[in-house]
Amino acid sequence: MEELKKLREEIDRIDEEILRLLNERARIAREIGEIKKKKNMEIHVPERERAIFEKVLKLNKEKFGEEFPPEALVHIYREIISACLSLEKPLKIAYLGPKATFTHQAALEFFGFSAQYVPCATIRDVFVEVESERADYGVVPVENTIEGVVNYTLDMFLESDLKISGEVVIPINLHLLSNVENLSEVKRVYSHKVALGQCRGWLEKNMPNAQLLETESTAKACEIVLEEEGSAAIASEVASYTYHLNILASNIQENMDNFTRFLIVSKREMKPTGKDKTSLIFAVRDEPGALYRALEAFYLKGVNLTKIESRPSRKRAWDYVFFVDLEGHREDEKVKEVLRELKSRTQMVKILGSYPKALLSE
Ligand SMILES: C=C(O[C@@H]1C=C(C(=O)O)C=C[C@H]1O)C(=O)O
Repeated sequence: MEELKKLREEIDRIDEEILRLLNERARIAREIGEIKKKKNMEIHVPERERAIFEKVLKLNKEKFGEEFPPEALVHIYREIISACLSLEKPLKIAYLGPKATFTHQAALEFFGFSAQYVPCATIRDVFVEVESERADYGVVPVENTIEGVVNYTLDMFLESDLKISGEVVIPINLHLLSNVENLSEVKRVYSHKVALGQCRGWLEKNMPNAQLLETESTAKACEIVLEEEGSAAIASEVASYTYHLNILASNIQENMDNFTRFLIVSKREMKPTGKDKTSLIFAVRDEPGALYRALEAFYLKGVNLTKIESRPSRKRAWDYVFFVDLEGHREDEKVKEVLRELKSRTQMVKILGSYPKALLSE
């Protein structure tokens, strides 16, 4: 027992040192905040935050052998930085709500708990909150590994001038939540259409007679279920305790390897970090070879595409635009050359933004 006592005393000493350093860091962050305010500089410096994440992850691996898990280190530094930034000026973040949606979870992962969060009823409302400058950033879902892209989000980029400033990917585990105790009591199931789609197989097998109804978000489905007897929602575990609902069935999605990617939108252009992506939209003439010639521009310059989606242009019937994600920042020489070449081979090119790849995604 003496050995245990000595080791716990060592942990107590380390915890006190951590506390001393955290308070020292907070004091310095406030001081930096005052300098930035005097010089009328941006308080939030995403590229500096990203550099800190990369540095601590590198140090943790190369100097300390990842004795401390890197995923946990990201969460800890996210909260340290979120708290220090809030001492200078709290960020306002609009997200597809209500509270406890997967988008809310993604926003917390990206900005930490010390930011101020504004739940929005629709994806369009998120864009409006940021465009009106009532929020500094917005968080919206853009694609899921089972159901594919969220068309609403892609279409918003056709009309909005907001930039993509970041991305975050979170695992999606879907549960059947209700205020009833038994599956047999459930007559209606509510959820976002992407979530309903991801659970199609389980629903057909276990609840073939239930009525399926689409809602704006998984958490919105929980709000409805709270008021409606004999109904259930497909949502996250966080939603089950946020809305005090029973979990009637866990992990009902088709595939356990289920992730959703979320985009961070703002009015700000992100600076290069060396681990960036660029998203853009382009349109081609409706003629043979037009799409081939456009895509050839990427091939000729050796720039890798990580996604391509076609969407109606919403200008003319059967007229399509193409959403593309590529490796690199718009200020990289190779990407600059591709953009020049692409503009000479297309009718329109709209750059949606260059931004750091999701942390730990490589
Ligand atoms: C402390 C600063 O302000 C903010 C907080 C940071 C931090 O906690 O490390 C880093 C960048 C800024 O978003 C800074 O600009 O260096």
